Amino acid sequence: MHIVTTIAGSDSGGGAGIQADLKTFQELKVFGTSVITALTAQNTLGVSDVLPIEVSFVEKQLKALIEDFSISAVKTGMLFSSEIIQSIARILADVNIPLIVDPVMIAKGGESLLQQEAIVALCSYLLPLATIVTPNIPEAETLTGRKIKTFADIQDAAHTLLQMGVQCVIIKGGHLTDNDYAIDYVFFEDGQSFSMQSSRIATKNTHGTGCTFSAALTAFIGRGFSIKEAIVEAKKYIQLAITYDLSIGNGHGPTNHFAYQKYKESCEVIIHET
Ligand SMILES: Nc1ncnc2c1ncn2[C@@H]1O[C@H](COP(=O)(O)OP(=O)(O)OP(=O)(O)O)[C@@H](O)[C@H]1O
Ligand SMILES: Cc1ncc(COP(=O)(O)O)c(N)n1
Repeated sequence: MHIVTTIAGSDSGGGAGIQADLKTFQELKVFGTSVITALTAQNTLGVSDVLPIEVSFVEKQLKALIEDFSISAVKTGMLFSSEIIQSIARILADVNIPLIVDPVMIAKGGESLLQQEAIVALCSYLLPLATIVTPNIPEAETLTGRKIKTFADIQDAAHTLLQMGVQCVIIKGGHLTDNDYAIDYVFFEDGQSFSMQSSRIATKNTHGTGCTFSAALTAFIGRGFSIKEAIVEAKKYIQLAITYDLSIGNGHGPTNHFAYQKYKESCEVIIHET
């Protein structure tokens, strides 16, 4: 049994954060463990409050897992503060576990999930340890301090992130809504790159898409897939989760974490080597 860990915030609404991660882990047949960084009072209409967990207790959770389990991949989601980032980076620097960093900053409803001053800590302490980082376009803009409008901007941003020490950068195109496709761009430290294209689904039920994608990626890496295979299979997982949405709640509903097991043979993702 492969054991994986998510270090993230709790979403009481169950569509994003720790809850989305554990559901995805379960569906992808890995044993999920968790370190909770913050509680959010949240539903599909938005986040009404955030309660960060004390840094020392975040540390205790992570140390408890590392002491006892042989963890095959770790992901991070909502980390909230620079103090939490520094403390988990200190612990992760001493273990050799593939690390997937989803640089969660702002919820769909616009509420902040990462303090502004924590961005420097994310770039200085966590990204140098990351195997893969998965920013959406606004997150890539914030991490690199540059606007992204063209493919050349995407390439520049990816190279800046690779220079920070990340081994593989996935810039997700979910926010590029002027296109019939949802295209994600992948760049490796050795200069290789490719894009993944799937059809864009017209739905407002996209709460937790980023969390779910990075959790699927973590599960496949934890199971021993190569980085490229894990990325393509995670894209299929999120594509099906968005396609077969559940229409839960009155706002941006969650994705369907069950869909992949039922429909995985039917999902088409087009790869372009670049
Ligand atoms: N409408 C859509 N149809 C198909 N795929 C989509 C759609 N929206 C997002 N995706 C895909 O979902 C994955 C997550 O991308 P997205 O850009 O939504 O992440 P995110 O903004 O970090 O998510 P979150 O809102 O959870 O923070 C990517 O693979 C992206 O291409
Ligand atoms: C605890 C937590 N983590 C991550 C997200 C991002 O998801 P989204 O951008 O879809 O709101 C969230 N809303 N809550």
